[in-house]
Amino acid sequence: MDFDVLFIGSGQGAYNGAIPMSQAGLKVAVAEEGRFGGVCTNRGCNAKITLDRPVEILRQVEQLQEKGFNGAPILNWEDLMAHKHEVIDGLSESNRMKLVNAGVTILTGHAKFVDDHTVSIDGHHYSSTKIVIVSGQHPHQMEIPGSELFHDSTDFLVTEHLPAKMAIIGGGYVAMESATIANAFGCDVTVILRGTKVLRGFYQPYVQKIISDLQSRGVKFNFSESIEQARQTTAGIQLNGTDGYQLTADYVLDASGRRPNVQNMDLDRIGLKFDEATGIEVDDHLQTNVPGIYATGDVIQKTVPKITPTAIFESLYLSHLFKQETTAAINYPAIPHTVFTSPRIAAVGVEVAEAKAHPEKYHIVEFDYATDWFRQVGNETNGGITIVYDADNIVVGAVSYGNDAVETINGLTDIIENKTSHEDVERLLYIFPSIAHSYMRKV
Ligand SMILES: Cc1cc2nc3c(=O)[nH]c(=O)nc-3n(C[C@H](O)[C@H](O)[C@H](O)COP(=O)(O)OP(=O)(O)OC[C@H]3O[C@@H](n4cnc5c(N)ncnc54)[C@H](O)[C@@H]3O)c2cc1C
Ligand SMILES: NC(=O)c1ccc[n+]([C@@H]2O[C@H](COP(=O)([O-])OP(=O)(O)OC[C@H]3O[C@@H](n4cnc5c(N)ncnc54)[C@H](O)[C@@H]3O)[C@@H](O)[C@H]2O)c1
Repeated sequence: MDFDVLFIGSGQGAYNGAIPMSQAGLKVAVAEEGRFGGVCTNRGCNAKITLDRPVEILRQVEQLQEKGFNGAPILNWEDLMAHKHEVIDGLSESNRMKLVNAGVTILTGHAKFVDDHTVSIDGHHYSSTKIVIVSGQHPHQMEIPGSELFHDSTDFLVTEHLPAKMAIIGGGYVAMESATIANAFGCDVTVILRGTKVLRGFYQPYVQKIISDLQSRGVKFNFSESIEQARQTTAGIQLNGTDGYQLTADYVLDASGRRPNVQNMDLDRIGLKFDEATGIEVDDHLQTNVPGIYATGDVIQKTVPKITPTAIFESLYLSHLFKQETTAAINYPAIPHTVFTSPRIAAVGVEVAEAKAHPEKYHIVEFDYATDWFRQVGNETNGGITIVYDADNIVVGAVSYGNDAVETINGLTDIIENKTSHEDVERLLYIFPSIAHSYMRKV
């Protein structure tokens, strides 16, 4: 065999496990057909958060108008895009070099299966005892006439000049984060949803606060509208929907979800079980139905959030498994997840809806930041936190929206994961005043 472990894909689901495997003496290869580092590094989390940073700061300055600030800073998209290139463009090569320095072999090109232990890349065959599929996902493209006129999240994150009028189709993570950023930079944004629910899976009363905030800033939400076709007109891209719905925009962002990269890899040739919409089936050791072939990251079927920390955890799990440090099944910790709107929304552990459905098992406590003196230092009136406790009064879940929701939920993730009792929480002291002190005294 050429290698002990060969990864197909170089994203977070590969990179984090490949380095310790190689350092432990395994012969490791990583195959990549695109930019090294995958979605998060090049066209996902990192690029998005760079474009969001001025928005986050602007919102906090706005909250203190006439309370210390007179006037808000002026945003400049073109300058920010140049800054984003400075921050992001070198990360791909730096990731690649970290793998090279750890002794990992880099294979460049599109990998396909030849048999259970062999892949072909640009006509060359490479054999490996174990193969890990970490091929990620790509943006879903709506199957309607004219959808070739639409853009996806990758395009949006490299838009050199922001359009004047944007239509966003979908109500998920990408839709809400893009609407937040584009609106702050002066773009006229309309979000079009075929249903009525935005950010399904998040606590809806808090989602409603975020929608109301965006609406107050001029973002329009067109609910229960299904787009059936699009065409280019002199005025822009015209969208036509059911019941005569029509909207014309300069730019249409198709934010209708993501699909697993399972095409054109000859997975059928080796009898590997997968689904075009949901991804690759794996067992509780992340092994597919074909012995020796594993999968991690966004490409696998799972109920836990498809986000970077999950991909990192799975990659590190395989590193422990392959180094024979464990034989146990993967045991996911509490996974915090967030949408980078302004205000943010973030959650971890047992959901409030689940707690409300089972009052015999859980109880909840809700805090409104309008009554929290520390939040009023920044005049933050639109924010809150809801904490879920089990029958033993242990914190098992939390959801927050507000400026500091991300750090608040990060901190509570420790408490939940470590099943910290109320008595133990009393021993945890934090700098006063601070975000951590503020949420910890609520637990
Ligand atoms: C716009 C956007 C914003 C996001 N923001 C966040 C965020 O803020 N926080 C967060 O936690 N998550 C975020 N995510 C999700 C996060 O990016 C993914 O969960 C993460 O990148 C998954 O990593 P992965 O290794 O599974 O796959 P990927 O990063 O998708 O990597 C897969 C790699 O495999 C390569 N590949 C595919 N097929 C082949 C083949 N046959 N041969 C060779 N190479 C192949 C691809 O080119 C790609 O580089 C965001 C996603 C998007 C789209
Ligand atoms: N902050 C983060 O961590 C972050 C940010 C961006 C993306 N992500 C990851 O990427 C994944 C994908 O995000 P996303 O926003 O692309 O997908 P999503 O699944 O979150 O949202 C897709 C939206 O499109 C709608 N939709 C689907 N098909 C449609 C159709 N034919 N017509 C109209 N609307 C349609 C859905 O109802 C939903 O509102 C997320 O689930 C998450 O795992 C994470």
